Amino acid sequence: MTPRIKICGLRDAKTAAAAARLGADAIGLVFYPPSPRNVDAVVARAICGALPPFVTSVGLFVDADPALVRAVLDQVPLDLLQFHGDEAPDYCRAFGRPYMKAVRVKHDVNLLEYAARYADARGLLVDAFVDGVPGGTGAAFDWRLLPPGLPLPLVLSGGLDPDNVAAAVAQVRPWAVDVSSGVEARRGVKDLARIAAFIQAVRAASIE
Ligand SMILES: O=C(O)c1ccccc1N[C@@H]1O[C@H](COP(=O)(O)O)[C@@H](O)[C@H]1O
Repeated sequence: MTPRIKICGLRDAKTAAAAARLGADAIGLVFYPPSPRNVDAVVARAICGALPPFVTSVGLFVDADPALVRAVLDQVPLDLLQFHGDEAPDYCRAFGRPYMKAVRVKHDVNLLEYAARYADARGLLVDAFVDGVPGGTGAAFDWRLLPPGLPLPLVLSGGLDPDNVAAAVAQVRPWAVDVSSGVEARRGVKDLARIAAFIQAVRAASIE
């Protein structure tokens, strides 16, 4: 099985459409003002409008005021929400939309416990823990910390790039992979050649 591929942090419609043409299954839109990849609802709506059918639009939030999430949902046709902060299960459910919960992995994290707490999530996204920064850091973590038998689809992220993603897929066998920094020319600026190389590397990494 080839893992689904999410390219996160798109900031313009042309690049998002190109990423979809290259084979991205999902596009991530960051609604987190401190991020260099932050977009507003107007830009996000234009990006969603440029996507072909069967490409999923994912809205990323970090401990956002619920009013902000609702305002975005009123304006942008998001397919899936990604909660990348310390949001409680009730918060994640409150919007009545499919969501995935991000967990920042360090040695003492209990992912089975997380999967039980967020049992209605569509997936558990695992990212590297970096003190003081919620995500999008380009840092990887030790994939051996991931336990077998997680009951939710696993989305692997954190420091993935065209050079390491094949090894990650072979070792972890995730449902999907998610990348931001690793397909950028510089912070916040996507590089189509790196996106193409990343997608090719995922496809070449076979899973029986
Ligand atoms: O992309 C961001 O700027 C971002 C900001 C705040 C939280 C999460 C963010 N991105 C997500 O972080 C992971 C890992 O990204 P990277 O490939 O290591 O740069 C990924 O899930 C992004 O969706």
